[in-house]
Amino acid sequence: MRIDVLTIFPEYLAPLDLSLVGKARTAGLLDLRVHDLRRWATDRHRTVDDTPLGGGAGMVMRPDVWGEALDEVLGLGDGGEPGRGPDHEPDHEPSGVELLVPTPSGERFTQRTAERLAGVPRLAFACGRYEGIDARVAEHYRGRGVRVTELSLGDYVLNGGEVAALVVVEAVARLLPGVVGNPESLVEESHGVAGLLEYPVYTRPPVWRGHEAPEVLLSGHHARIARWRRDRALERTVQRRPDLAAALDPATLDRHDREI
Ligand SMILES: NC(=S)c1ccno1
Repeated sequence: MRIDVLTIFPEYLAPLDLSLVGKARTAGLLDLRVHDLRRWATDRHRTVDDTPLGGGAGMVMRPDVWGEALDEVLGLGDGGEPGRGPDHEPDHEPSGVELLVPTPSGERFTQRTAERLAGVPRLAFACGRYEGIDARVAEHYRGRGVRVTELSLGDYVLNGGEVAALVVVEAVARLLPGVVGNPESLVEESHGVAGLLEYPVYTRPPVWRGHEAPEVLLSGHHARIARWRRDRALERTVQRRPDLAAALDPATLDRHDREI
């Protein structure tokens, strides 16, 4: 998989050199490239923003700078000809890339989204700052046949898209074959197959500062342990995420029970 990240703060993405994602890059499982958007700015101050049309506070990121940057990074032809409005035919089939734009006004990013994105050959992140990116940028690339997904991590506002890009890259990269040492560990995670939150986990010592680990986990009885874990996961889901509990598919739950 190739991932490109366009940002005015490339150093924000430095954590992607570390840990699992860093190892995946070194192993050639992930080709991740970070680009400084100011490279495509045209004036000596390398300006990337301007005042909002219609007035209002803050600044908006300029479409011309984003257009030059995305044309180059996405490997698309010159999309700048006059009259190439949203109704023209895409100039060619983009190379299987999906453009992701982190924004509080985007669709909710979930584990299902991460699973879908892990199957996309190329991702590109447009990390906005200020009040956001001129809306015509997303419109323009949709018109050129690029899938553009505006994503939100949650109902809160960050200062820019970089932190969200870090989160999405990690959530997606860890699903790529070979990145996580034991693929089994991906199965019983929160928001996994049955849509349940993960059960509580324990390790040695069996008693720690007077707190005993659940006895069943020391029993060696795998069926009982599996049942205990499932029950705790269901309990947690109902207590902490009634929204997820309400959406649980009884058939999946039954199947899960039968497999225990
Ligand atoms: N909630 C998200 S993803 C966001 C991006 C920028 N600000 O908030």
